[in-house]
Amino acid sequence: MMPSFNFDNTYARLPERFGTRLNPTPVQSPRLIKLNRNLADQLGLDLDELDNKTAAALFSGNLVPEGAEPLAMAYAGHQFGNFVPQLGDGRAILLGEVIDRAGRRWDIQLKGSGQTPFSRRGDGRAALGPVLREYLISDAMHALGIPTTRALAAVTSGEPVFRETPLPGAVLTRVASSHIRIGTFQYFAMREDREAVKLLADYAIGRHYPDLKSAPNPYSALLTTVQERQASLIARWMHVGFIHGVMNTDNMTISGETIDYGPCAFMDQYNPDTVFSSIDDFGRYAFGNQPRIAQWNLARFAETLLPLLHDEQDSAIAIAVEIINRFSDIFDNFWLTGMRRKLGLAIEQQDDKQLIDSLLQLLQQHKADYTNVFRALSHIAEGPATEPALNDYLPQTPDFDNWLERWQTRLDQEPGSPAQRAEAMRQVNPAYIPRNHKVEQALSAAVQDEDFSKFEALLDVLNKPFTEQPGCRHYQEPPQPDERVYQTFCGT
Ligand SMILES: Nc1ncnc2c1ncn2[C@@H]1O[C@H](COP(=O)(O)OP(=O)(O)OP(=O)(O)O)[C@@H](O)[C@H]1O
Repeated sequence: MMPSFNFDNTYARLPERFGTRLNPTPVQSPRLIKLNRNLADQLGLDLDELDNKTAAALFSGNLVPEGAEPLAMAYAGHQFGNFVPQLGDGRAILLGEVIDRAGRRWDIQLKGSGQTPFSRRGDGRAALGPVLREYLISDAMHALGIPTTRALAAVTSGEPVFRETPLPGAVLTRVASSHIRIGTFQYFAMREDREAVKLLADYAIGRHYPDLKSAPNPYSALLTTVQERQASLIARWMHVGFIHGVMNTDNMTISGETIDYGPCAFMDQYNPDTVFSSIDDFGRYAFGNQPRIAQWNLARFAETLLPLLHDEQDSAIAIAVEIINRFSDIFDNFWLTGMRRKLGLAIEQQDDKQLIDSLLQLLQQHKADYTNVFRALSHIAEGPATEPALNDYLPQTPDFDNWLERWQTRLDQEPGSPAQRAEAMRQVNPAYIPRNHKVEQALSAAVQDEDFSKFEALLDVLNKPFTEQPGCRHYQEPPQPDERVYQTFCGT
């Protein structure tokens, strides 16, 4: 018998307008490129019974497992500030929800699995490059400890997809604690379908935040909680230099997981104005704008909940505004806590923020590599000779030397030994991030030469981001001028 998941579908039980039931469109000759075996095992798949052929059929959509109730979810969204009343899964299909070995619930979704009623003019498919990109970066994010949707499998379809040129097609299997987005709420709110908004809010509370059911107003509690999750998420992105690139409201989850790895990238040189996405002409989603945009998106979420917040509109608006206005303080707090950790500061002091800000200013001024500077500092906290090669990434200037002295003086007030402090810093300052030039090199070898060795090697390194690994120094190196990637493209 074919190994399968322990399905328990609840989203499919919602009324029909929440999605359209349909099966994935089969592909010609699916081939398994990558299976996340740890995740598959966690999800309860019997790996001994799962041969590559069956896995390829399962994760391409050619074989719909028993218990699945495939559907394309409806959602809307603000894209670059403009409202689009109907987006929806145009190339994705939710197979259903599975209960894993630990009793937790996960969505299993195929992305690139064929057209749906939400496809508009799209072909419903995905190209291999973006599928591998999402696989790599979401896995790296998970290893960095950042909430994210996960990649379970990547399969090539044996069919070309036509973008500007024909490219190999592929299907990604994505796992998420749910795929409910701010845009899912917007879809119903703009139709003034209050019943659906309430059903969805109750569903989201039951699925993600069951403790809120007993709150005096569960819906304002939902808004507060989603805001907190998102503020924490964005702070974590900022701590590692991640730029999402397309923070539309359809790409913000209610669970607080990172979703949609289209044009995302990690910053090399520190500069808050950094933008990679080829379609972000005005820098709306630049690194430094991410907190502000998250708050803007949360305000759109609040709007959808207004009828549930209070019977009277003015009072509902007052409740929403009061909550959304707290975003900056909540974000700043998460951000500062993480940045303190990055500098080995366990005790809170008034002028820590000033110390951090002046470091960031220096990094920007000297075009220093964000990741390597913090990694170098993590070693220096133990002694300057611990990883001397990394010290080359520190600005060699008197103003930076002054800053180092200030920091050392501040560190002397901390408890614990220098070795303990350094170790704690190494646990939060990665040695390895998915540097864009390395990602592009791995993807082009895979797409152009069917050589997956670079992809595999990069994935391996990124799975242990906080430990220097022998022979892997080159993954730490920022791009040479001729390797630099200036633009990333939406995952299509
Ligand atoms: N090739 C395609 N065929 C059909 N629809 C598409 C295609 N590419 C994107 N879309 C649709 O366009 C909208 C915006 O796409 P976007 O790139 O933000 O999402 P995505 O990467 O497909 O999905 P997700 O947000 O679930 O990761 C979505 O409704 C998506 O389903």
